[in-house]
Amino acid sequence: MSVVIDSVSVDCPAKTNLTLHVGPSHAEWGGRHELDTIYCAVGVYDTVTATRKAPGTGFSLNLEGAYLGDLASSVSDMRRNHAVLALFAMAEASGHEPDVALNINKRIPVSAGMAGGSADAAATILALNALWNLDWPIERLRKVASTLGADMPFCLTGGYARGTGFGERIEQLDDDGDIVRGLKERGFAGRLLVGAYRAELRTPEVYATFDQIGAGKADDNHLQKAAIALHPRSGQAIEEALHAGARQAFVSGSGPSVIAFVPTDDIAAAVQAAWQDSCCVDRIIATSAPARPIVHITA
Ligand SMILES: C[C@](O)(CO)[C@H](O)COP(=O)(O)OP(=O)(O)OC[C@H]1O[C@@H](n2ccc(N)nc2=O)[C@H](O)[C@@H]1O
Ligand SMILES: Nc1ncnc2c1ncn2[C@@H]1O[C@H](COP(=O)(O)OP(=O)(O)OP(=O)(O)O)[C@@H](O)[C@H]1O
Repeated sequence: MSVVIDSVSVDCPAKTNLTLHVGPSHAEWGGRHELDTIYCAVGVYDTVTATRKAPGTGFSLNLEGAYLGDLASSVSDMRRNHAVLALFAMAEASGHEPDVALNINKRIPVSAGMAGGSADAAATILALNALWNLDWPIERLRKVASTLGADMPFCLTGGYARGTGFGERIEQLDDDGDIVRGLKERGFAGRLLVGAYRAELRTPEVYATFDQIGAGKADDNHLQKAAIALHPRSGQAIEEALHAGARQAFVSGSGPSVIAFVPTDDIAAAVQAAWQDSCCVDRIIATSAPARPIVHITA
């Protein structure tokens, strides 16, 4: 006899791409491009709480957080929120009614290249897997997630992973395996600063610009040149960070956010000062990588 759970909270981390190699787009993938990417979850978390509601009362959605971007005015199209899309997809897949109250406490910058929407969808999937006592394995949850968006399957597990296909085929990477060890030796681990912006970039527009201008010669992120063309301040933030001693500095996914890995207190302080003095970012978030989702059974 399973215990009746009334409420589950999930802290789900944002994602960045340590490498993002972009190939041709495929009509059968809805125009999405072939990718070969190393995903890495970073310690900026959204918290989604799913609470059981009376049968037949339908879903509800509440958003909180100081930086909701275009989401703040999205009350009208709540049904398009990625967390709500995930609720309906899980209800369909499991035969449950979507009588659930969703509360999202947003800390991940919106439309920032950090998969904030995908993180909220993944958090909802993980929360419902517990709330409805489904106890499905990750592969089954990934199948549901991949119908909703390219980044969502990765967001279910976090850590480091290689993504192929349009990003939905995930090969989880061992933290002490050869690939991750190599990444750590190149400085892609530990303490980092996120340079965040009020401005938002639409992912389809960044890919379309990539189709026109291609990738920068030495860029590990093939979307970086396009993101900087659309949002030049991101390029300035990368230059300032590298000049101030950052081990790595790059546009996160489709941008505009910039990630700078800063291994020591001195380097972190120097990058923070350089970004503040040059006003090339609007907000700085200090955190670390890798990170993983945390599920809390709250009632
Ligand atoms: C830029 C990345 O964040 C890197 O991880 C992802 O590729 C984007 O993932 P996402 O935001 O979940 O993207 P989706 O919601 O699946 O698709 C949004 C739009 O981004 C473009 N898109 C996305 C993924 C992909 N492999 N190729 C694309 O061209 C397409 O125009 C697509 O219609
Ligand atoms: N829960 C949500 N959180 C953030 N954005 C959402 C959410 N639901 C729907 N959206 C919509 O999705 C769009 C993309 O949001 P998101 O924050 O995932 O962008 P992103 O971080 O740039 O994505 P990616 O890194 O995958 O390119 C936003 O413009 C927003 O309107």
